[in-house]
Amino acid sequence: MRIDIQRKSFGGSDVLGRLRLDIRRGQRIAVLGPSGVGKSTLLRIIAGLDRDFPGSVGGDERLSVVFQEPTLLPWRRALDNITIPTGCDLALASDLLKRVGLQDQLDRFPRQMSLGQQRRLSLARAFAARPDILLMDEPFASLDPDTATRMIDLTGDLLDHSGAGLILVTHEAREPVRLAARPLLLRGDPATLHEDGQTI
Ligand SMILES: Nc1ncnc2c1ncn2[C@@H]1O[C@H](COP(=O)(O)OP(=O)(O)OP(=O)(O)O)[C@@H](O)[C@H]1O
Repeated sequence: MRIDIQRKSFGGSDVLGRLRLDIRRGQRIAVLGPSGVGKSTLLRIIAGLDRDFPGSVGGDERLSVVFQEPTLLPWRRALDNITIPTGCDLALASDLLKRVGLQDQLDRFPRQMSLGQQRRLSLARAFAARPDILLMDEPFASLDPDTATRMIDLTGDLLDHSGAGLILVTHEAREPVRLAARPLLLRGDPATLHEDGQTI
């Protein structure tokens, strides 16, 4: 997909400047930057959730988004949380639940699961949509360090297995290293993308 943003402003002030980025299935990118620089704004634009900007986001890749807070259906059990929103078949849903270690939790409601389990369920659901590119907004924040590391490695395994690409938004430099993602720095006011100290 091709992302070409001329700028993005809120109330007349520019948060993002000119940003151009190409990403294909199988490629992994991490957007790093301090709080408030515009990382979530950029990801929402890439996800098609914000179209109020001059420029374009195009391509026929299938996208799937994982937010920091699990956005699960509270009145549906774990298995249904995978099959209903994505329309995937039971075989794929069961396989993914096994891969994320929730094979014993198929009948649980989200409120009966820990935060880490809910995050893994959200991850399984994201892959059940068979994305070409997975978009993740700080998905490992506010987990204890061991759980975060397990979740990062699980994400890497699922990306390897599915062949999906990744755009990860984070402020943790270790995450792109562990996920073998190309690190891009979002900085400046308005913010632009930088790689190895150069604007891209
Ligand atoms: N809907 C909105 N209306 C007005 N301003 C907004 C809106 N959404 C974001 N902003 C502003 O745009 C800037 C970038 O916000 P954004 O959430 O994209 O930053 P971020 O890099 O993701 O931060 P964090 O790491 O803290 O999540 C901030 O100054 C924020 O206040």
